[in-house]
Amino acid sequence: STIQLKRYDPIDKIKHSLPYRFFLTTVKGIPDENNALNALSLKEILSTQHGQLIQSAQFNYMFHIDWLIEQYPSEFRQKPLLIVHGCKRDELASLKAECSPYPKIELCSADMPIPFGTHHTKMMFLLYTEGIRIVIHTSNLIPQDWNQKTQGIWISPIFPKISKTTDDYSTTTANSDSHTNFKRDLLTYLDRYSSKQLQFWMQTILEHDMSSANVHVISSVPGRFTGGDFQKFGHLKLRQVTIYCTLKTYLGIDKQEQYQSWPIVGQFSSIGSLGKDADQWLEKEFLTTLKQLNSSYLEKPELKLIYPSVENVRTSLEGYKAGGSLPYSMNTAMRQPWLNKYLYQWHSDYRNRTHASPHIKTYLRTSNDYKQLLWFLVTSANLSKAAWGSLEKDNTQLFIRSYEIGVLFLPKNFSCSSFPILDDKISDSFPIPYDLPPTKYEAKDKPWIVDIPYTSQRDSHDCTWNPH
Ligand SMILES: O=C(O)c1cnc2c(S(=O)(=O)O)cccc2c1O
Repeated sequence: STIQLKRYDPIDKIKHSLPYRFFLTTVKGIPDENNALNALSLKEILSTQHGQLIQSAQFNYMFHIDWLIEQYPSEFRQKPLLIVHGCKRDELASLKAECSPYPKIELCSADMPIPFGTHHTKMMFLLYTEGIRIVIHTSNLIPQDWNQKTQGIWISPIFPKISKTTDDYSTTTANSDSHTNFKRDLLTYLDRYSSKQLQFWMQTILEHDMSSANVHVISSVPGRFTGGDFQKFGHLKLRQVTIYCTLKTYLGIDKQEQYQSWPIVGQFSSIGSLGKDADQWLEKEFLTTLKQLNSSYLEKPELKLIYPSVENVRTSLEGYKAGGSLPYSMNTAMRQPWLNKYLYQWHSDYRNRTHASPHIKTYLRTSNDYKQLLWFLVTSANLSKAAWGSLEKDNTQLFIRSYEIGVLFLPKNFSCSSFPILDDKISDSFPIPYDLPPTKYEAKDKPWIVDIPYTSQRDSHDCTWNPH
């Protein structure tokens, strides 16, 4: 095929954006230098300097349509826009009302067959004259999600159109996908919507060369998965893709001892009902997933869970209001006090985002000294069975309720055996969004719970929190 000239992509101009292309959102109220490196606003992502837009698709959970349209450059506001959502009943009615002034907006409602499932996926397809760019992130399409929070963004290169040298794309698909099977897995995910409007985008993705993608897709879709589909989604997919880290690279005897306890860190903005103790799901299933498949040697990684304490929320830039996006309910929390011993505070001094309340979700594994990163996942998935799936039928079936998507960074796709985590922010270390090692809750700390009042101490805006 013709040699695709590497088009200059302004995203590359943002220092340190390569090779990971993993950004945080800009934060109002912190020094500019912390927004210059590795941070993007929605307006920047959609700007004309990143490509000449033909049409786009926005997958999300919450939408403020007028605000969203304003984030597009004025010359792109009339372009066709597909909104992929999970809204029903009155939320659907209000979404339709919000979209009615915009004739070029189409709505695609994700099939939500399972109760308590949600369409959490946050993703953009940006079709330019030059090719297609894919963005996978953690922010709702509402202003407060892009203002003073810590959110994650993976932004793809512009994938060029496959020059139509063959009469169909099937023959070129093989060599137009990446060794991380990015295109295959994205199409597998999209296929589960069985939506006519997404057919156009699936065909478009087929017609673009994604061989330069260096991340894996880790997604969830509602359903019960067995047989050939067993490891396609949720926590089993994560295990299947990260397993190499434990087999080839670190199984060497000298490393095995050291490796077995290498900690796994989960960081999220909500927590589901996980059962009456850790053995119900957290240790038995979720952690086991992230451990060795073959339990030939008993490996016991430490599990550290980062979720904001009440004090983290009270002292955040938004104050208690930040807690509106941390919907951990009393009803769930009161049934799992055992979880509190796993909890660590939200701390991000090195990115100056300790006070930018997290809505990002990330999972990673590091060495005991927190100097080497084994893998890193940024995703829409919180710590819940609905998002990650729970095993049924004697561990032969994985039951998932929600749509989720994230991207996984593996050292082997960046030709190294582990990513460096150095504490100075200007080095080529992996741009982790928070401080490592994580900071334990203090004795007086409690996890933020959204539906109880906090009146004894006022927040950074001198307010109290009284959920109605
Ligand atoms: O980003 C999301 O996908 C997401 C999902 N749900 C949320 C809820 S709630 O629907 O669970 O009550 C309440 C506040 C914020 C939320 C949120 O940011």
